[in-house]
Amino acid sequence: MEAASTIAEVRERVGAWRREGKSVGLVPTMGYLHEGHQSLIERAAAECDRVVVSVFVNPTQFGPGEDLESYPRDFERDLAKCEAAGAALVFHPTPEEMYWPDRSTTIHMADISEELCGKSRPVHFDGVCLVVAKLFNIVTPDAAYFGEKDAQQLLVVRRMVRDLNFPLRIVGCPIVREADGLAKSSRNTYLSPDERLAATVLSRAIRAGQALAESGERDASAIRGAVRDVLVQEPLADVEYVEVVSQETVRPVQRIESPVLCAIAVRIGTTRLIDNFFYDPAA
Ligand SMILES: Nc1ncnc2c1ncn2[C@@H]1O[C@H](COP(=O)(O)OP(=O)(O)OP(=O)(O)O)[C@@H](O)[C@H]1O
Ligand SMILES: CC(C)(CO)[C@@H](O)C(=O)[O-]
Ligand code: BAL
Repeated sequence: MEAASTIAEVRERVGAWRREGKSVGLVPTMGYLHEGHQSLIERAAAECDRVVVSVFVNPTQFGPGEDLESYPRDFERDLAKCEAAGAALVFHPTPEEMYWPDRSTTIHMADISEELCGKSRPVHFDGVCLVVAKLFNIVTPDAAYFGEKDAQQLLVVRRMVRDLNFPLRIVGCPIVREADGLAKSSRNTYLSPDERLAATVLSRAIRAGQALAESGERDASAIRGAVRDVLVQEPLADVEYVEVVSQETVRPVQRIESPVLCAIAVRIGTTRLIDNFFYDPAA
């Protein structure tokens, strides 16, 4: 496995693979890797000849007052995890390598990036689109792998790829969880022992909603209610949203008649956590 910090090195390496006829998979990350990221890398390695993992804490997707500075970083550990999961190249640029100081181009995604997390993080998905579009242009992958844990991000990236005609496949990968159900996340490291225990309420709430949908309930407010009923039992949980939205429009639905996403965002202390399930009534 190799590491590169410049765009030129990545282009050279990928160009050589292309001349050998190899397919290329990309796994974009912000580092501090865990088994969730590793599952994406392993999936990419199973489906592509060469896998590039990007490790970049992207400043443009953080709003004022968010955790850009304190976001956990450990590049040496990340390298070992990438290698173990089957990556061929780790791209670890500086912000200066990724962004010209006088850059003038932005990507604004209307509508679907304004719901759910977009309400409390208004610049977030534009920043994600910008960096992901740049990574697609730098790496030119055949396929890119994203986790369903960041469900709205997955829908936003799919929409951008469709709207801007990026010639690649987007692969969504299932949520990897801790033994007690908590979705693995780099931000779990912010939790104190009490908060870590309290955080299990997210996956319990999601399981309650999912069980109700699977039992045939089609009233979205009943699903939201079942999820909230679990969340309110945890005194440390401060609920930001519980929503059932269309996978197509990301707008709230009243009845579940087409594929939906049930998504929650909850603060445990100062740490903002998310969880979700996808549900297709026809499946
Ligand atoms: N538990 C998980 N299961 C599956 N995929 C995951 C999981 N956690 C993160 N991913 C995916 O890994 C990719 C990189 O995510 P990122 O580096 O932001 O990690 P993270 O743990 O989600 O961090 P954060 O705490 O910022 O949410 C994204 O596509 C994300 O959806
Ligand atoms: C896709 C991504 C790597 C873009 O910075 C980030 O939003 C993440 O880690 O999910
Ligand atoms: N996993 C999404 C990156 C973020 O929350 O900024």
